[in-house]
Amino acid sequence: MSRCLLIVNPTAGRERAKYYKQPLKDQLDTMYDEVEMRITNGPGDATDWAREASLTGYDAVFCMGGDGTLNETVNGLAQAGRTSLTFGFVPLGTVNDLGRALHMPLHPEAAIAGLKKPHYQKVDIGRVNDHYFVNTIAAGFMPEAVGAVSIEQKTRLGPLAYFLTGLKALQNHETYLFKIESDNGVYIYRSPLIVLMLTDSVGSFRNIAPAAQVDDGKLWLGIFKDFTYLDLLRAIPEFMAGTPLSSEYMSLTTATHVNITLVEGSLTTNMDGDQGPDFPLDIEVIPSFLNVCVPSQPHHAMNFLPYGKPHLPSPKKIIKKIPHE
Ligand SMILES: Nc1ncnc2c1ncn2[C@@H]1O[C@H](COP(=O)(O)OP(=O)(O)OP(=O)(O)O)[C@@H](O)[C@H]1O
Repeated sequence: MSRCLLIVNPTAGRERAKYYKQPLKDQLDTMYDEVEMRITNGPGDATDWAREASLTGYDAVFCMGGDGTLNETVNGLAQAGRTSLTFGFVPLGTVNDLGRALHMPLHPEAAIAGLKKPHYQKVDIGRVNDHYFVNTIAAGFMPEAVGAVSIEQKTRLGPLAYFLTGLKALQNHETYLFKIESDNGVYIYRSPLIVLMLTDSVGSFRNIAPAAQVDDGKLWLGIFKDFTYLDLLRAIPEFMAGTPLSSEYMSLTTATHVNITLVEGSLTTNMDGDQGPDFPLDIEVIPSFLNVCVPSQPHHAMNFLPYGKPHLPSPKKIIKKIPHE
């Protein structure tokens, strides 16, 4: 008998789970013999429940929520350490980087419909100190600034809220001294921003590590060079057009294990969109840890739009009536 746990964050993505949780449960009921749906009460539930499900032999764990819920669920699975189960998610949040990297339909209705014909994709995760991440670890002026983006700004502007806040922060950005030890050697860098990536979508942008693959077994390390505000204004039109970020602005290398120390000052980190662990950071890739159930209908989301281009299946099949959002 196959068993699936569905974890739902009722607060994620402007509390939209109430419209989509039952349609997702109905779809999962067609795929597994027994589906248990649990609604989180606060931080930590998704991690505890995912770990418990993995340790007690569930065949699949799905979650519905934003990048925070996804990160918490994957942390539970990684703590359990079992790779022989299926993981799936329906994105509800603002950015949804893993969904973008997997070319999933980002509208929840389309993502649920796509589960009728899923395929299965191995996906690397990363470990940073005693946490796990699925997409990014970043440190520098930008994570500090985006940490201050309010829920109201996210609701109104979607990923654009992060972009505009980051742009504003660029005006008076600082640089930081990092010691980076990796498979490539030991180096000291002065940089305003370092980003470690597992996928080709970072804050919804696809041009920072465009060659990154979800299952390439690599950490992509981007070290931004110091730049003037004018340099940046010159680069923005090309960047917005999707041109890969030039080496004039950032050096990009790959590694499997990286150790980063902040040589002076203090700085917080950002992990998958939320506050991450403190320095020093010991980071390694865990290749192909997740076996992700990916909905059909490959979809190429556009930056800034919460769901990318509308891409809806025939709605009457799955959800009869959804209140106007
Ligand atoms: N019942 C709950 N009440 C309040 N917070 C909750 C509840 N359940 C889970 N959480 C917390 O909500 C936080 C935010 O969730 P998540 O990131 O998934 O949504 P989001 O902020 O809308 O998405 P995004 O950050 O992508 O915009 C998570 O850190 C999670 O721990």
